[in-house]
Amino acid sequence: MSGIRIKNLRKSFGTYTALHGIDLQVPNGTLLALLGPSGCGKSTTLQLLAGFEAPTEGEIWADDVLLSSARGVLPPEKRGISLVFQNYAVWPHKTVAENVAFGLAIRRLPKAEIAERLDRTLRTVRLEALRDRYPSELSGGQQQRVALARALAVEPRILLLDEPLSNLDAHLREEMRFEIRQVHDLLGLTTVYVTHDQSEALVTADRIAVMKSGHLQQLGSPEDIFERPSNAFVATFIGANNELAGTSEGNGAIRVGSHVLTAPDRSGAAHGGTVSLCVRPSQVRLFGAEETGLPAEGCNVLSGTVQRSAYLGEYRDVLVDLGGRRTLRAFIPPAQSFAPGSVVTALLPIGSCQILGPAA
Ligand SMILES: Nc1ncnc2c1ncn2[C@@H]1O[C@H](COP(=O)(O)OP(=O)(O)OP(=O)(O)O)[C@@H](O)[C@H]1O
Repeated sequence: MSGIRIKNLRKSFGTYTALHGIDLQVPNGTLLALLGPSGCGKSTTLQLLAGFEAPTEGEIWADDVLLSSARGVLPPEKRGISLVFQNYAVWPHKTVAENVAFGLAIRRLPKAEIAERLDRTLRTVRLEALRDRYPSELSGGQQQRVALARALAVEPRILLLDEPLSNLDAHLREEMRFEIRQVHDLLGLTTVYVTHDQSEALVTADRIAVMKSGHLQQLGSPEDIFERPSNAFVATFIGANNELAGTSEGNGAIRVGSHVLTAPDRSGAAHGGTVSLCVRPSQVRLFGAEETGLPAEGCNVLSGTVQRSAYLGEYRDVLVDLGGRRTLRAFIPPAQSFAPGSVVTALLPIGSCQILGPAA
């Protein structure tokens, strides 16, 4: 079980604090995605894990080995860690096989073992057929597979991936997410994967740590993070979300402008506290204002004017102006259509709504 344990990790650069005391655990064999917007401290956390930076406070453990603390840092080469960057960093003058075998050769492993590990690793990332090519003869995705193979060949205890797919085009990125997950399923390496792309985190990770401004917001499975976000920031960062800001009325009620809406309250806020009602656009249903007999039971009911509507094939993305500078997004069936300016009634099923507090 053990794996990586990060305890109260703080990192300051001069007067600026990039990490404010992070506590995290990555059990052996799991893939943790560190997810958050630019500047939230993902790369800093990875640099500390790799041993390129020393923490200002706190500790990093791998099983029972103390890797980093403010008192000292185990050098990167002694950590059993491999790192893959977004810019591949493969050697252009070496073939695929030479790139992958390089780390094994400098460890002075016997020739037969190098050959065996090389074959096995190239098979894992499906590069056997390209072993004699040079990087300039490979696509971006293939080059990134070389970088991954090079990291895997040395059989690290921990694999760190820093935005490994950012340089690839959207289609390839989507494909590579599944490949990374497959390689992880095959090898079961303890992995930390830094990304700002929520879909990448959802597809690849066993656990996701969502960060903002150097604070950990939530640690959980992809389902936990999506379905039970700990606050409105997490809800809005993962997947499309409506966030209607208001104040708590207590007992599962929130005042949003002149409306009092109800929803399961997960904010922990006191009466009068700042909270938001969050609901996914896919859960919102829209009806023409003239329609009667609406299935409104168990729903919050709001009305507004359609501001814009976009046809996206599988659904329509409709933005409704609720007045008071509030808007509501609804993903509705493509057969349903409202022209801009139409007055509509929106039904928000109470069970799909959540009252959440602000970011930590
Ligand atoms: N060496 C440094 N000196 C000063 N400030 C730094 C240093 N490294 C990082 N920072 C600051 O710490 C904060 C966190 O940076 P970090 O690179 O960890 O963010 P990130 O979440 O990885 O962002 P991105 O996705 O843009 O790479 C940023 O505000 C950054 O400017």
